[in-house]
Amino acid sequence: MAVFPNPQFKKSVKSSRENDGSLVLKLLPYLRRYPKLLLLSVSLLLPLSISGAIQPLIIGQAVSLLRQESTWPFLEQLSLDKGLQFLIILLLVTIIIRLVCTSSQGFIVQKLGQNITADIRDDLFTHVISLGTSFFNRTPIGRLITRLTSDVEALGGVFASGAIGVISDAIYILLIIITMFTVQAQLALMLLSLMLPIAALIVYFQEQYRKANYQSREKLSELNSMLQENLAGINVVQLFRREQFNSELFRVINNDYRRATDKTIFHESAVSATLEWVSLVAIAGVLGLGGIFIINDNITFGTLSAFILYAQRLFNPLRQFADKFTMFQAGFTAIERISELMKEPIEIKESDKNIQFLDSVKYRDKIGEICFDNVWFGYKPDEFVLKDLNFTISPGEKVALVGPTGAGKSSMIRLLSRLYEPTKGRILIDGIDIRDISKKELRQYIGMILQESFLFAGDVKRNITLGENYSLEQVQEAAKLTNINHLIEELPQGYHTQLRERGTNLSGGQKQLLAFARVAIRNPHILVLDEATASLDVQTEALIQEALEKLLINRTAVIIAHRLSTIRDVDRIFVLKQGRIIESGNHQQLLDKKGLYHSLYQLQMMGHKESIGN
Ligand SMILES: Nc1ncnc2c1ncn2[C@@H]1O[C@H](COP(=O)(O)OP(=O)(O)OP(=O)(O)O)[C@@H](O)[C@H]1O
Repeated sequence: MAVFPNPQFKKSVKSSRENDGSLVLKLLPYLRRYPKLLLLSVSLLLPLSISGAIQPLIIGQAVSLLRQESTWPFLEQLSLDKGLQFLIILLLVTIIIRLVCTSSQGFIVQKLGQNITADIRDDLFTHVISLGTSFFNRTPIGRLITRLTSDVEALGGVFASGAIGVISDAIYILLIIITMFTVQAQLALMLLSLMLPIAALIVYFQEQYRKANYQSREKLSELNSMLQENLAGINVVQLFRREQFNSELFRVINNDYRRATDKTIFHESAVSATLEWVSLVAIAGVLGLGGIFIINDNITFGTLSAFILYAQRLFNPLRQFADKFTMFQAGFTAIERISELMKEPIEIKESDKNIQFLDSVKYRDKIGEICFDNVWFGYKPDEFVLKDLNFTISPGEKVALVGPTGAGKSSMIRLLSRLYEPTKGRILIDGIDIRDISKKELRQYIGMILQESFLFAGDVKRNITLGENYSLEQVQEAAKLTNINHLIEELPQGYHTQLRERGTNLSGGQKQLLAFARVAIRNPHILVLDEATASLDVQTEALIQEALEKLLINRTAVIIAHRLSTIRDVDRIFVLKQGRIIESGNHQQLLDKKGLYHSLYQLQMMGHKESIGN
């Protein structure tokens, strides 16, 4: 996975040229996965370049033959007809070789590009979904989507536009230069001296383009983030009539994006324009200098014709490179941005102890014990939201967490399911540090029902199994246990009813019931319920309450509840305030204590009586 190891991306113009090389190196591990395609593609380079480089020579020889100038020795032994015939056939052979090689290479390179792009997309997706909750808290979703889609696509463009083609062009240029020098050194030197400053100019524009392109991609990410935020929160946008205000904000970001993109277009056009006039100047130069050589009888007409073609061909690969230039720079920017994401560390590391936690259940005497041992935790360093928590929940015990808003209840269960790690201290399950248990086994051992349940696009069955191998009977069993079988059977296609993304064709209560079945089928030893019954109506809550009672048998449970009436029967209640447990005991003991729990309970009872009175 760590194919993009800790890259140092310096954005200075000076160092970006070295970066290009190191960026390309990052793709090598992916290229190595397709040795056959790569070998085939590389093996076509030489015939392609050689046949291209000798074409002007053949044409030059034909001109010399017609003008009865000196030619290749073996041509002089043939008659004019035969000599011309031979040269025409040779030219045709080189044309066919180029035709076959170019088309085969185009196909191979595109295929290679698509394979690599898909691999990078896979790796990036796997990496991103393994990142910790804190990463998602600080990274806008739209930004991630840009990286996973258009950045990876831009990278694919590097291959599609012919990364191998550039190597081919480089070999082609080299062969032309060598051939030119063997035929006529002065004309070759003149063409070469024109090429060098042009290459430098291209590199300069390239660096400018790269900087502009990075800016433009950043702006695109911002644009996507805003789009995603507005679509996800469309109800709030419309209910609070933010349409015009948000459109105005969008317009500003959209304008920034347009301006950033304009800069990239400028640099792109500058390269094409420069190459256009330079290749014309080169032909004029060859005609001028070559003309003088002809007058002085230094070269033949054949050589001059060959050099006119060389002048054109020498700048052709450069011109092609300019065409690929946009794609290339966008590709480099994409590698840069993808690497940044790839080097994002996976904060919650997998244990290397390989404890078979689930398999060893039968050998443990305490199944479902939870122990918080001196646990401190803060989202930011030194700002603790949980302070020195020490308690043990016995197997099968039902514990409720209560306390004012922001007291730290949700944070506690996030630590328990290892969405975050304690800053200090440790959490043990059945006596084993949860950092030593694999995330997969831990999350199978602890069933979690959150305030808001997320449903995926797919049918009801799939939303319960979540891609794991459960039969329809097992799904029906879980649905029965959580009292939702009747609700599901009433849906148009029962268990095969398609649910839309985010489950908008189900009510809040129905969504929550599905989440219960999702947990029930996994048969966890510990259940965690975060305000799980908050969104249910009285009738559904009665159904679920009955299901819960069945579900809770022989299982340890940690329940967060704001409505204290729902947790009267639990074994123990922890009262949290500003990250500390300030009271604990059962309902009656806490009422007798006349502390915070008592006041919270009194307040809720008063509210309840008032609402009944009204
Ligand atoms: N992702 C986060 N990043 C930074 N701070 C956070 C984050 N989540 C919660 N907090 C802070 O941590 C503290 C505890 O929050 P937590 O959500 O655990 O409280 P809670 O008791 O569950 O509250 P509620 O009953 O309102 O859900 C709060 O001060 C909150 O502002």
